[in-house]
Amino acid sequence: MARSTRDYDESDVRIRPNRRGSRPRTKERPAHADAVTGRVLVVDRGRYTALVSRGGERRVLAMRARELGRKGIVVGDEVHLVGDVSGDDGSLARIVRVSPRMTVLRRTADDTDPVERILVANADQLVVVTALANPEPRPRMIDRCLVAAYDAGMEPLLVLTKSDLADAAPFLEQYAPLDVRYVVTSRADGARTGVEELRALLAGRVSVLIGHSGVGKSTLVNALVPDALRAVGVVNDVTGRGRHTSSSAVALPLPDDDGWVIDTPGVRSFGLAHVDPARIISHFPDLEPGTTQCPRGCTHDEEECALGAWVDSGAAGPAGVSRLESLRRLLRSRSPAQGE
Ligand SMILES: Nc1nc2c(ncn2[C@@H]2O[C@H](COP(=O)(O)OP(=O)(O)OP(=O)(O)O)[C@@H](O)[C@H]2O)c(=O)[nH]1
Ligand SMILES: [Zn+2]
Repeated sequence: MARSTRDYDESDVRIRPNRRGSRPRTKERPAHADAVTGRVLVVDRGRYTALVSRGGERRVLAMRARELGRKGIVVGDEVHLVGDVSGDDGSLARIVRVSPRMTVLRRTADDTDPVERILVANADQLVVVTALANPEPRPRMIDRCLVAAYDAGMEPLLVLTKSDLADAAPFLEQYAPLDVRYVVTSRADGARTGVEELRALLAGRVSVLIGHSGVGKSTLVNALVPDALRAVGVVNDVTGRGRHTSSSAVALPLPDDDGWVIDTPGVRSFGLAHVDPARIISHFPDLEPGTTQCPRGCTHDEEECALGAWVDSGAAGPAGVSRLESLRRLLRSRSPAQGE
């Protein structure tokens, strides 16, 4: 089914995801001449930690200024700060403005949850971390993350960990028709492979890392950002609240100013309640060509749908059947009939 710009606007009344580089127009507010800009690293119970570069790189703790109204502030936001922006112990700045966002990664708790939250702003890459074994890969979770990434205007990257335990080839075959970029990592006898390749793909970008518990995401983050633990620790020294235990995202600058990784502890997948079901098929580019024989207005989850026969003919390759199953599961979980 063709994408409709009208549907798009209606389903997305708050903030529209933008392709990289195209900033949304917003009404300019009066500028604070003395404001400095910073990047939000952590959001913790009404307090924000921003990395400020001007006048020496430092972490500045801030609260929101009243003039922001109800505007949310999330990890990855570029904010304008006034007041005490020294970053000294006990200092507290005020955030007076949030810059227009280039992208937003949204999350609903599940597919029926009407409350969507913006998880991260301004990221351009979604890194889906999956172990090849222990735990087993979960193709449906991966499909779901791919839909969320495309929908947010972010580029997906698959990271397949623990290739010392299982061969990556059979898994990769499933995703070959999608042409998604990937990196394979391993650890054997203390030696790691793939981390430098991954680092190259993260260079200069803002990448959100997502993955189930146990897939080796923390291991990767620690290899990429050697002082990751300390970085989060410093933030908490500032808030005086001890360990950072919340499940919110944390932005970590990569060494040498070469981009950012945003870790999302406790976030395993995305509810897709904000994604219009009619748009989901467009995120399955391997299946979309098979819809030309569908009746008009086909939901792709009905008897007349042409996709079943098309996939059975082998037109979508060996992964076609499981991909169609994945598509239909996503559609079903999103259909209004099941929505309540
Ligand atoms: N064999 C093997 N084990 C690995 C590899 N990477 C990580 N592990 C192990 O997998 C386990 C989970 O790794 P973590 O980095 O803690 O995984 P995580 O995804 O951060 O999981 P949580 O901390 O629960 O969120 C640990 O015992 C790691 O030592 C790998 O490449 N190969
Ligand atoms: Zn159809």
